[in-house]
Parts: sequence; structure tokens; C-alpha cells
Amino acid sequence: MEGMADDTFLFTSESVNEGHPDKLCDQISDAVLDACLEQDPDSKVACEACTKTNMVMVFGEITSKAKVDYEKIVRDTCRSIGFTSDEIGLDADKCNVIVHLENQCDQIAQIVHAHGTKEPEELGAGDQGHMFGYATDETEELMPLSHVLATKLSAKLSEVRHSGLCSWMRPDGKTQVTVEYKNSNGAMIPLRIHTVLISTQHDETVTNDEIAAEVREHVIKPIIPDKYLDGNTVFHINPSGQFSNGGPRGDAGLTGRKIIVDTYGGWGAHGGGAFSGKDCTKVDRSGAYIARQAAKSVVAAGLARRCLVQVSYAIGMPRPMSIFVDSYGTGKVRDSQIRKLVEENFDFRPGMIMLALNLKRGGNKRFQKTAVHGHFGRSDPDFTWEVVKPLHLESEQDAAAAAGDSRLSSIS
Ligand SMILES: Nc1ncnc2c1ncn2[C@@H]1O[C@H](COP(=O)(O)OP(=O)(O)OP(=O)(O)O)[C@@H](O)[C@H]1O
Ligand code: MET
Repeated sequence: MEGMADDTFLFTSESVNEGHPDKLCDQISDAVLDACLEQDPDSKVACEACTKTNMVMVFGEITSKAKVDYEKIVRDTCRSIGFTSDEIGLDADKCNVIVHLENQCDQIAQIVHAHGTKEPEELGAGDQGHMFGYATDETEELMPLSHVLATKLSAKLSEVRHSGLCSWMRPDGKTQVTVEYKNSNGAMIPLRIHTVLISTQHDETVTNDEIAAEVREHVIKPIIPDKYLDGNTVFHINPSGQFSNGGPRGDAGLTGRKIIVDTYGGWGAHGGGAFSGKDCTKVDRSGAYIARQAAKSVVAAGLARRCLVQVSYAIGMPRPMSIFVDSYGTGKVRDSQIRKLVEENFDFRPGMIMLALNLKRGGNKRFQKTAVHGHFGRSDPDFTWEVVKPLHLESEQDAAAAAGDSRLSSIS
């Protein structure tokens, strides 16, 4: 790239907003989860959704004592996002809603929770899989800047639409931010914003020039800090030229198709499992939440400037198969010592994660909120996995000795 110093690099993260068809499905799935947990905190929920023009389907496996009007939840969720006509992309009140839900498979229910009879200590993982948590000291929320900005831009798009400030805006939209970074011995130092890309759905009353001006003023300006902008920062606003057809009319949507938007914007790593529509016996969700809490606590304690935590499970077994920690060479002590500290301070058994993070509590949009604008780096107290746990090394002496060791190993 022209004008870039040799020791810097570009990294890009994207986000999507409420009316993106995949995100619509995530929100429907988590609205169903909330409704079930609100009445029955022991509900076992695996609710997927898909959508295309004039149609939403919810399907999956739910075992719950809750009496839930699924069709109403689908319609209410679509309406609250702003899908109130075919022209906008979906008519919440007239679209075809298909509900195809069955009980959780007996074989899974038996091995995971013995049909609700296992104690939290013994609760098995709802599936096999590997999940990651990540943290970095480049922002105050200990999240990657490229992801934070892409996410905040998409949240702002929703805000100015709902408030009426940009009354021409429609619910679908995407953002993307490219940051120029410097790698400082493994820590990521954001230097400047290279590119901001925003595509927002709009009605027929505005010109492209008006869209660009209003998006710059009401969306970009309040979100992107001046210190990261310079004369070379590139802005692309609605580069397709026309984006009035959006939502499910423009593109099909599926639950769990925005897992990178949900997590770290391409930083760290991802095990592949989705979050939305899953109760927290599903370790895809609870494992990723506790791994984030662990990674964030490591960085917050100053033990590393960046941290990745991986955990893995076998279906039906409470204890993880493996725990892995990588500080990308930024650790104050060896990664093996950080891993030991993580193992001592976090109980990775799914039933214990649910207790520690209060994950059986749903309703009042507790989980629906997570389904848009990211699961991590949020200050809302419902995001219990963002609460930092104080971590202390056994003694300062150990730390000093270990720092000596780690210097040796980095030289060798
Ligand atoms: N009784 C069982 N024991 C072991 N594995 C099972 C059992 N029943 C189903 N499975 C396997 O587990 C798979 C679930 O994996 P998958 O990762 O698709 O789950 P998911 O909850 O849909 O999550 P995501 O799609 O977000 O990864 C099933 O498709 C099947 O292959
Ligand atoms: N959907 C399944 C359930 O309801 C989980 C994935 S299959 C192991 O438990």
C-alpha cells in the first residue's frame, strides 16, 4: 500500500446492523431463547432461523416448560427492527411465519443433563467443539480497534434511523473499518484509520450525495476519533450506488452466519460455533463467554498485552479436553504460567460457567441484545462475561523469576 511505513500493516473488520438478514435471524433466535428462559430457566434451546422474501422460519430443538407464542416473537422482533413493509424488505405482520420446532433429541438430553437431573458440577457439554476468547489492550474495552469501530458505526446507523434523525434510512446495512497498525513486540498499536466503508439501505427520497453527507455527519463523525483520521483516510459510502432493496428481500438470512461480527472481527481465532438461539449448556456459547472473561482478565491484570484462550469439550463431559493460552509474546510471565492461573481461577465446566455468569437468566432482551452489535466489549451489566476477575500470580518473586525465564525463551 502506498505511503505505508515498512513496519506497519493494515487490518480490516466488518460489522452488520440490525436489519441485515443474518442478524435478523440471530435476533429472532435469541428472542426465542429469552422467551423460553424467562418462564423456565432450565429450558434447553437450540433455535435456528432463516428468512427470505416474505418468509421467516424458526426451527430447531426446544425442550421447555415455557408456553411461548413463537409466531408472535418472530413478528414482534421483525417489527421492532423496522421491517414493516415489503418495500422495506419484510412485512412483520403479513409475512409467512413457519415454526418447525421439536424437543431436544433424547440421546443428547440423556448424556448432557440426564433430562434435567444432573447437578451443575456434573452437567455435560452440550456438544463437542473448541471455542476462543480474546483480549487486547489497544482499546479501553480490551477489544480490537478495527472491530470496535465497525461495531459502533453499525450501532450508530441503527440509532439515527430509530431516532428519526435520518428518516430516509432503512434497517439493513454494513460497515467496515481498515486500521493501520504497528506490531510492537506482539502488542497491537493502532496508528490511523486507513478506510471507512459504510453501506446503508435507504428509501427512494434521498440522493447519494445526501446519503454521503448525512452518514459522514451523523454516523462517522461521532464514532471515529479525530486522532485516527488524516488527509489520506478513505471514505466509501454506499459504493454500490443503490441500496433500497435490503433485508430478506435483498439477501437470504440464516442464524449463525455472522460469527466473526459477533466476536473479534477476525482477530484472535474462532472455533466455528455460533451463539444465538442456544441456551448455555451449549458450550459454543458458554465456553466462548468464559474464554473471553479469562482472556480479558489476563490483559486487565497486566499479565499480557494481548491474550487468546482456547477451550475444548466432548459432548456429555463436564471437564474440558484442553485449555490453551497464547500471549503472542507479550506475557509478563510464561504462557504456561498464565494458563495455570486461568485454570485455577476459572471453572470451565458448563454448569459452573452458567452459575458464575448467571447464564440461565433470560427475558427482557438479555440474550437478544447480544445478537446485534457484538457479544464482547459491551458495558451493559447483562454481559456478565465482561466483568474482569482479579488475577494474582503466587508471588512477586515467582513473577520476577518467570519473567527472566520468558526473556530467555524469547531469545533462544
Ligand atoms: N447424540 C449425539 N452424540 C454425538 N454427536 C451428535 C449427537 N447427535 C448429533 N450429533 C452431532 O453433533 C452435530 C452438531 O454440531 P454443530 O456444530 O453443527 O452444532 P450446532 O449446535 O448446530 O452449532 P454450529 O452450527 O453453530 O456449529 C450434529 O450435526 C451431529 O453431527
Ligand atoms: N441442537 C442440539 C441440541 O438441541 C445440539 C447440537 S447436536 C450435538 O442439543
